[in-house]
Amino acid sequence: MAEHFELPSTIAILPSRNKVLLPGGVVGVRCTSAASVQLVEQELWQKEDLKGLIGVVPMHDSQASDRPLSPRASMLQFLQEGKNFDCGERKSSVGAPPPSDLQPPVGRQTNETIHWHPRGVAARVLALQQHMEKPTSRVTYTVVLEGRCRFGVQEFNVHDLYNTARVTQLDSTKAEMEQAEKDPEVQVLARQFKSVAGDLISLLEPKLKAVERTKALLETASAHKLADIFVASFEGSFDQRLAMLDAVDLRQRLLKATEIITCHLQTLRVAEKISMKVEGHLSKSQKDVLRQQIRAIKDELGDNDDDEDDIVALERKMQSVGMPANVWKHAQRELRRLRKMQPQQPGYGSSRTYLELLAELPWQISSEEQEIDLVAAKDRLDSDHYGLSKVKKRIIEYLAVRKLKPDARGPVLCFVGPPGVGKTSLASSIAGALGRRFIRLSLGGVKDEADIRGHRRTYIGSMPGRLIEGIKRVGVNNPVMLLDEIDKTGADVRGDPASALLEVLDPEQNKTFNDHYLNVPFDVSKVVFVATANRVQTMPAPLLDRMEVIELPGYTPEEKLHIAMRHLIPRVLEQHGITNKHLKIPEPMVELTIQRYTREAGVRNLERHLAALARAAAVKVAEREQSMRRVTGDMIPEVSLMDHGEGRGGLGDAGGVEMEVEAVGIHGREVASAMTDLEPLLVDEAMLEVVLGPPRFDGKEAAERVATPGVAVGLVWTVVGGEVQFVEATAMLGKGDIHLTGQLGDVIKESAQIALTWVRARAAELKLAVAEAGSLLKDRDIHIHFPAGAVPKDGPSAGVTLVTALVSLFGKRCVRADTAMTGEMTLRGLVLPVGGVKDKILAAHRCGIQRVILPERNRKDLQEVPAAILANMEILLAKRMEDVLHQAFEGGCPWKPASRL
Ligand SMILES: Nc1ncnc2c1ncn2[C@@H]1O[C@H](COP(=O)(O)OP(=O)(O)OP(=O)(O)O)[C@@H](O)[C@H]1O
Repeated sequence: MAEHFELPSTIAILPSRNKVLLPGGVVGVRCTSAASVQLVEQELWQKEDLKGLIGVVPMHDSQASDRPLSPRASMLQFLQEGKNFDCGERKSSVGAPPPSDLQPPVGRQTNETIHWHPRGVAARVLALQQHMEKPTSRVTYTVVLEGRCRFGVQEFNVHDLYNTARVTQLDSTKAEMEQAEKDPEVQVLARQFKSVAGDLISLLEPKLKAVERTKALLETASAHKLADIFVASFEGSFDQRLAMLDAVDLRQRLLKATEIITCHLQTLRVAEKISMKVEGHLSKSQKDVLRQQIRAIKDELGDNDDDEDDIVALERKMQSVGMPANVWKHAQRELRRLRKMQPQQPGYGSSRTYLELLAELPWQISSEEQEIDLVAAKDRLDSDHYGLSKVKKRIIEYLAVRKLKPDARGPVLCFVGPPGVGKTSLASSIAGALGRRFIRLSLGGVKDEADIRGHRRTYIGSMPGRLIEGIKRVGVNNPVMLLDEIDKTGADVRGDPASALLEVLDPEQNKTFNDHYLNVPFDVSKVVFVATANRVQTMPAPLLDRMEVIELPGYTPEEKLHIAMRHLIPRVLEQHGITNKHLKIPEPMVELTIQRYTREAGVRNLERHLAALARAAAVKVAEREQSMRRVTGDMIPEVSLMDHGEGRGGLGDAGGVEMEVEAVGIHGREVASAMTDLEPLLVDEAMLEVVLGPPRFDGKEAAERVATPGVAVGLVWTVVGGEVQFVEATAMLGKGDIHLTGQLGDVIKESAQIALTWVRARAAELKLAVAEAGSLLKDRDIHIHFPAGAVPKDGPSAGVTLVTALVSLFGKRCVRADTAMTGEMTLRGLVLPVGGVKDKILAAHRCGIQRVILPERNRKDLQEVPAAILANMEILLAKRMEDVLHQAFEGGCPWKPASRL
């Protein structure tokens, strides 16, 4: 460029309108105007070597607007192929006024204000091509110019149609430049420039063809050259390029170039970002296309279940349930995983089921709690349940506290009692009174902690625990949840369910209950927990500690009668689709059912028997309706025939009369029976026997059982409440061993040992069959059996019964059939208190036993027994075994009598 260059003092000028050619830049110019064509022909075309020089001077009009090309496009265009611009002299532009310090070219005046720039660039012709326009045969040229060096215009002259100018070279020589580049400031500026230029090349690298060449240029070329080349490469704004043209000083030039390139770099980066976004959108839309294609293929195959749509629906559902932020984050992660999987892939199903659970859980849904109306709650409890006044009172107290302090962390109520006494239905009444939904979790037989807390998702077939499953089912996060049979959970190798329950019931911990399957905390603090149990003895102490035990004892026969008449019969009739117009069960028949067919503490079996009666009645009613239909159904054709064959439509007034006459004549018997069947079915003893079978309990059992020596009537307590048990003892030749049968626990076995020792030690004193007394001690094996072998039995309360059975055996005297007993025995013959006294007395009463022998120290327990029952029974209190024996035998025993109550 400038360094090898001799600039003539006068040079032909090609105006470039609103464009600037810089040294190092290459442009293609289309010369179409007469002036430029003449310039080319006179200055270039005739020269043989095509090495002609012309000056390119920018000129701009006042409306010139900067219209830069995309920087990347312009750079690429330049670096790879150079670029074209039309010298584009509009007619008006030729002869535009020069800048103020120059004389304007003469001869061509227009109204437009056109300014010549006082500086230009001398350009060498690289290529020249002639064109012939059709049909005018006008000659035009395209000339490719390379900018070489800056010049300043001293004076414009007119040479025929085009201009020439007197010029002076502005760019320094090579030597001067080399000298200038040694300046430290220039060196810093040059480094800065090369650095941004390097950044620019790296950014463009993927698109740049001759990247290596450009990089090499950056390494080798001097900074001042590069500055021009780089700026020339961009279609920057006119002003920017003009400023670059004016930057004659090296420092200025480097500064200007750095500024322009930095500006381009930023623009490129923004453009890059935008294009990446656009590409992102594109790929999204491509995905949509793919999805549509898959859908079309599925449709074609008849496989229409659209998983993607399902997942979208699932996501929408998850968004709508209002999960806490941390759970939502977790769910989104899982959803992303699911999206990446194929439906056939292992793990897809489980991942989906998991997400469905998250979407179905009531994170925010609660039943709207109504203002608790204590009067209404009491009415409801009374209308649902007969008796149980103490229990109802406690429930009302509980509700009153909740009314005053809805978020009160009251104790968990635990109803304890035998089956069928109304524990579950009381809990559901509480839910009704609170206006909340009710859900029952049956915990009977739960031995695995995972049953409560769920399995971790790493297990195949893992599921959430019962608690979370229950909450999902009920659909609200504040139900009344009944933990049924909480005493039947038991620990084993699979963990302790009670410990999980502890967490559930602890108000401090249950805000963040952690189900292993769910793996995110769920707040169960709004749930009202109520528990039921048959007995508290088997419950772990910490669990019991969190609950308030409310005992529901068994019912007396009178209470059962009331419950049956008021609650069970109406409910049972309704359940079977009949009314009391169809079936009447009189009170005496209910009493008989209670006495002869049930021996339970609650009313479940009674309800079952009443249901059997209702079923029998339902069959009758259904048959009757059918027979009525048959009768009337037969009548209609008869009438139709009588109606001169005109069909049913002809049934007029006359038809009605004839029908009646004819029907009675033919089907008189059916009509008559249908009329009598309209009376309600009345249950009587015969019907009881037909429907329920022969009586199961006739009150003679005890008498029959104790008819031989060696049998005693005991009272025991099992999970179903008190029970009457017969203890049978027998002796045979042997070595003095004791055999026990009948599903016995360790404590009851010990009691048998104690009993035998006690009897052996007092054989003589008791005046037992003396002839056998010796062998009793030496060569007799004793076998004691507790009938109902399938029922597990344990506890100390059979002690006195065992002694009585042995004494009966060896004394050869039968015990009284009307007397049952209970009590723990010591070796000294003391009778110790036992539990469940009330239930035991109720059981004795149910079984027709009139006398009960109890340990003296159980006296206080008698307060719980209904007075009506005590009035009908003889209760004997014993301190010592001798007292028991004295009362147990027919005609008494020779020992001190027990004190009478
Ligand atoms: N006092 C009562 N008044 C009216 N109905 C009663 C009464 N007690 C029990 N029942 C009825 O007896 C049936 C059995 O009661 P429920 O199922 O509540 O017994 P439960 O004590 O929960 O038994 P389980 O321990 O076996 O679960 C229910 O239909 C209930 O309505």
